[in-house]
Amino acid sequence: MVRTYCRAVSGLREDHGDPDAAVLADHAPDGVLTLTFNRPERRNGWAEDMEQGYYDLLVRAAADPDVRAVVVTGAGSTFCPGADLSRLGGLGAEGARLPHKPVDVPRQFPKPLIAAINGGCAGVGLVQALFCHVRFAADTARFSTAFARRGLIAEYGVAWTLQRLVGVENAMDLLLSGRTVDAAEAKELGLVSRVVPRADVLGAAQAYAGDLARNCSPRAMAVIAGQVLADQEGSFDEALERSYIHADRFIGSADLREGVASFLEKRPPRFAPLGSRESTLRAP
Ligand SMILES: C/C=C/C(=O)SCCNC(=O)CCNC(=O)[C@H](O)C(C)(C)COP(=O)(O)OP(=O)(O)OC[C@H]1O[C@@H](n2cnc3c(N)ncnc32)[C@H](O)[C@@H]1OP(=O)(O)O
Repeated sequence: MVRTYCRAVSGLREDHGDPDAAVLADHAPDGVLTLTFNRPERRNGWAEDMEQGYYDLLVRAAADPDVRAVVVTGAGSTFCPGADLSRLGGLGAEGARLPHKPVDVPRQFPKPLIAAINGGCAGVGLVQALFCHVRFAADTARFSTAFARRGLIAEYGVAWTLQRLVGVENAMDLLLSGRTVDAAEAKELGLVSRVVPRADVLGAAQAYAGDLARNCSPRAMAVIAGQVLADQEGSFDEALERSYIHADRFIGSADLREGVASFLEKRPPRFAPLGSRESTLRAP
């Protein structure tokens, strides 16, 4: 169950302390920030205030040294089933161009971003889940790209993201058909990392995020997440070269000394947090 705020995140309390906000934030003492899509009366259908609230919270979380990992979930029975269908049909009716979406905010997020997919996940909701680094799904969750069924194209760069996760053939299948996939098939395809009973999904994702927050170097995780993205392009030699460049910065670092000392001394590590100086995320 989502608690109300227990700590402010860079002044977020003032902006997002409202229990009716489109995205709720709950910052636990272990450094895990849980963000909850919160339009349960519209099944968490994606709308401008949800997008703005979510990206705004991510930008602030990136800059806040007290936030070490973020879990994203949905209020009620769905995660996010894509654009709110009570509004989507009317968008751009007068030929207006829709604004380009600031997808770099979730894509470049420098701290672990973990999805707890508690239910229906489709369209732009699936896109947001795929931007997360790791996905936990409820055994009852159902997935669909949905775009073609709604008369839309593969939005938010999802044709790129999806084919790298599930391969070209599966991406074609899922995007062309928009068919509904259950949690077991989503796991088989590689769309999600873990499937757990519905009641456990948020707790499992938070426990995983808490482990990362307590035990892994924030700087190392930021670099690793960037490496995985960068290495989706180019050759192995380029990836190897990048890894040498990063490794040179980490050999002899305080994080390496602490990671080794904590293991040898059989105690939890005390890694320095990642704060605003290192965060390159800019508000959309
Ligand atoms: C720019 C961005 C564009 C886009 O994102 S385009 C894509 C828009 N999204 C969709 O077209 C997806 C439509 N929904 C579905 O395909 C399915 O749902 C799911 C696969 C996500 C989940 O399936 P299941 O678990 O079987 O749920 P259920 O019974 O279909 O839906 C539960 C309730 O949720 C409502 N609902 C579903 N999607 C939306 C939505 N996108 N906006 C508003 N409401 C939605 C339904 O109507 C229903 O409601 P009730 O129980 O009252 O009949």
